[in-house]
Amino acid sequence: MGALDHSAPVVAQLPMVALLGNPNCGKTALFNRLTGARQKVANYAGVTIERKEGLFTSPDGRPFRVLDLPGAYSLSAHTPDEAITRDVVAGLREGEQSPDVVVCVVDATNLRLNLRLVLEIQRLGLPMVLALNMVDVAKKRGIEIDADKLAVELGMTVVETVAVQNGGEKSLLRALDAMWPLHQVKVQPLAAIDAVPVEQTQREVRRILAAVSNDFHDTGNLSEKIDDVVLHPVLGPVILALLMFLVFQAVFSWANTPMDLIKDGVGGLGQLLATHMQEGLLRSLLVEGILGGAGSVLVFLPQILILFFFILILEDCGYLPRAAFLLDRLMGGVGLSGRAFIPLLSSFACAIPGIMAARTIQNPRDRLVTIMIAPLMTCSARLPVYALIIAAFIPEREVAGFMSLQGLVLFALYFAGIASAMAVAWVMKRGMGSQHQHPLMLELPSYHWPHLRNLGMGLWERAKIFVSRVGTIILTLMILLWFLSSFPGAPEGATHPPIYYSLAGLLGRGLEFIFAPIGFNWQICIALVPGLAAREVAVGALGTVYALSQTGDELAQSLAPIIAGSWTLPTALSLLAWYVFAPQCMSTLSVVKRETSSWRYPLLMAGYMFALAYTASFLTYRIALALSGA
Ligand SMILES: Nc1nc2c(ncn2[C@@H]2O[C@H](COP(=O)(O)OP(=O)(O)OP(=O)(O)O)[C@@H](O)[C@H]2O)c(=O)[nH]1
Ligand SMILES: [Mg+2]
Repeated sequence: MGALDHSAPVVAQLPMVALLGNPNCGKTALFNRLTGARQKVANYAGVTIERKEGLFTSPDGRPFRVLDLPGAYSLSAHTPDEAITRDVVAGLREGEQSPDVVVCVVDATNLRLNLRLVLEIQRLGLPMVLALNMVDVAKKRGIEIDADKLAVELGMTVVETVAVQNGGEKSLLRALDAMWPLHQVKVQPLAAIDAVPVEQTQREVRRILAAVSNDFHDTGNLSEKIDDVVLHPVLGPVILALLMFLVFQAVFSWANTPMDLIKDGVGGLGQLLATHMQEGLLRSLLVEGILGGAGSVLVFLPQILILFFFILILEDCGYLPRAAFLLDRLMGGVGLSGRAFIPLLSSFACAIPGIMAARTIQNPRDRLVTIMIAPLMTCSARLPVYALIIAAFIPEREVAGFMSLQGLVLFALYFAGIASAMAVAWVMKRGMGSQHQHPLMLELPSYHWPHLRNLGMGLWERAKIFVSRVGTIILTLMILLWFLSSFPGAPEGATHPPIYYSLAGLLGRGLEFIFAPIGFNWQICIALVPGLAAREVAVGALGTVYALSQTGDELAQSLAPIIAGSWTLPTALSLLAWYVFAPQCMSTLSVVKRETSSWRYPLLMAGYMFALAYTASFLTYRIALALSGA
């Protein structure tokens, strides 16, 4: 699906189909199937948190607009993402009418839970189709639903769909065509729906269920058997810890070969340019600025993909909500709800989707605290910084015969982020005054094998995001930095490399006053500045700065050995500690501003994270210095 031009009058005229249903029933999978889009699909509730629009054409050649919406349990919204769904169907959004057709998607394995919303939506009076989704799973489990009877009971078309199978959407497309021409309808106000008592709806649900489905007993359910082990009070946390540990080990031990390949490629290209080009500014821009800068970030692609390989599998198979359950107690201890788990986990990719996912949290204070600590989770932009410093300073040694020391250090850094997030949450909750805890109400989806297509698509998306960041923002900053680092040139009789006298050098030396107490030299200070825009730029910036700092004719070699030769261990550790907190990320701060509609919280966030980063680096540096006897 290409980008939609919403202003195009032709598109705005098309009939609008809205996909509605409980969380995790397969709306987005169906949306992707209809439109060819690649919205995120995963096996837990609350994946979609925004309204997404696409286009498709029915078999009769009728073009439609289609909306994917956040899942909702009911139209009386409890969370900000449910409110989006309610407002869209009720036509309460500015400049938008109710959809022309509602496709109510239900999980056929969980009709009991899903029917309530169907009945609620039906009262709105909009033209409606019921998509009985996941019938493949239902059949396997011996659940029989009489679709024809259900259609009679509800008075609407009922079709069976399998959103994850090629062609699994055909029946729905035919049903949409059959609805044309649409009758004019009058949409009922939400108040009319809220007026119906819940008990009445529940009675209705029970009656319909009894009429249309077999009274199946789902004994020996495999998911439950797995949960006996995975949610076991002792085994559960052990399995979770082992899983996390395995991930970080793999990030280092699997990545070597592909990283070397990229490194060799970039290095070879630099060599080629260096031998075939005249010495001069252009060569310096290409070799030191672009290859030394952007190239040194690109090298981390394999590690990022390995990390996401695991995250995507865990997301798709249904393990994540279990982890939320296991950690609920722990998170409750610091005043967070288990609901915060998934937003926080998303923050390991990037704090921005994490902060947006906090919309699924009902309690405003819980939501705020979750937003405030999300950037303490180690986002993937920090991975290159960590990996670079670890590769340079931590020896490639085995611990206890099977663990790599480098992986262990990486694990410790991630852990430090989590631990400090918990500490900050505790302090913030204290500051807001104590309040009672809400029990965690999370649906545990059935386990299923990860779909290879989802996995491939997810990795592809990740690779695209990373490479396009390298090609756009990182490259631009690198070129800018190269200019600032190359002009003005060195004066007569200079004793330092030219960069020392450049604008960037001046800036770095100015900042050194602030950062010298925590062990940062002027080169690191320069790198911190473009790191404000994107954290991984710090790595590229170090690449450029050190390439330009090389005296003589040495070509930009691998960054790790250069920094290993020019920093002390306390400096390296201090920089690692800095990046556990790394207050600088403009895009995160602007999303916090948007999600909280106030400047107060982004400012507070920047302030507290800077203070933490400085303190942590100071302590790390001083202690490391004392221990190394300097
Ligand atoms: N076997 C099977 N799996 C399905 C089907 N439809 C969806 N899934 C899986 O069910 C899970 C949830 O799918 P999503 O499309 O993310 O569900 P959603 O309704 O958009 O969920 P939210 O955005 O959280 O409201 C994913 O793991 C899908 O791969 C289906 O028809 N059959
Ligand atoms: Mg979705």
